[in-house]
Amino acid sequence: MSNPILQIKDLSLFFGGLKAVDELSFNVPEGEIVALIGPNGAGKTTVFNCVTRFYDHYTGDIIYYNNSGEAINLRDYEVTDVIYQGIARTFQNIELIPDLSIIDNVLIGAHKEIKSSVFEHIFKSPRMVKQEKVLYHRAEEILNFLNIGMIKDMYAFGLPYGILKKIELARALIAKPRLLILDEPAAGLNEQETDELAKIIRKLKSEWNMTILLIEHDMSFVMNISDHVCAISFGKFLAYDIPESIKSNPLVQEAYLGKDE
Ligand SMILES: Nc1ncnc2c1ncn2[C@@H]1O[C@H](COP(=O)(O)OP(=O)(O)OP(=O)(O)O)[C@@H](O)[C@H]1O
Repeated sequence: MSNPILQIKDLSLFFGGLKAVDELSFNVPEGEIVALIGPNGAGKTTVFNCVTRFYDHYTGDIIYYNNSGEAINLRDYEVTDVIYQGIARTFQNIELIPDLSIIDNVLIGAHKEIKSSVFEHIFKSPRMVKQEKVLYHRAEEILNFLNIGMIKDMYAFGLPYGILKKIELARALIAKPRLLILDEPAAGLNEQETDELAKIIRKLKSEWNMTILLIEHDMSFVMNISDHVCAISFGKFLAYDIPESIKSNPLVQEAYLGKDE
């Protein structure tokens, strides 16, 4: 197994009296596709929200190895800074701006890259125009990679769900993350779209050198695509293993199917 890019150590988080995540620890090895699975309400999205700092009232540590190989504790970073460290995510509920074009929705994800003063923004300095061109070209490349480059100027409003999910993915990709976090990427997709998504995610790993951490309820998708799977239930660690072994793990089967009386 390669070195970890992310280490979750004794993570716990309460919502009032409910312990949504309970002393959870697992690693995400660099360059792998890792799935976090568990029944509804197991705490998966809460874990993602802790990693990306949407929630900061957790205990435990989340260590991330940044570009320079330096271990940083994400606790020391604001939600808006996480992306600068090379972590981007998608959400369970798609959040796009319907009256912007597809490509403009994607470019929103690149705001961190524009390095210019207010003055340059107002007067459109040559430096800023150049930066915008580079980003526009990158957005086009990503949309072509996702097979929606030909409709880049269409408004997002009213587009089919499968396309909206691709736009959301493109918006995360334009930030050039090293660690891509996907919350239910296959939810709502038909079989053909799900197969295409699996190919895309594999390419992100093999050709774009990304590490991918995902939550997904579609078990055949998870078992087909993941290098490792971490299973949790009621916020607690159950198992971490390769897909074949997770499938036959009695604790995981019990969490999903209930205990035979
Ligand atoms: N903002 C919140 N306030 C209070 N309770 C919450 C909040 N968010 C989640 N919970 C509760 O915390 C627990 C874990 O929720 P979470 O959404 O992380 O689970 P999940 O595994 O992602 O579920 P699903 O697969 O259904 O999306 C659940 O009991 C949920 O009801």
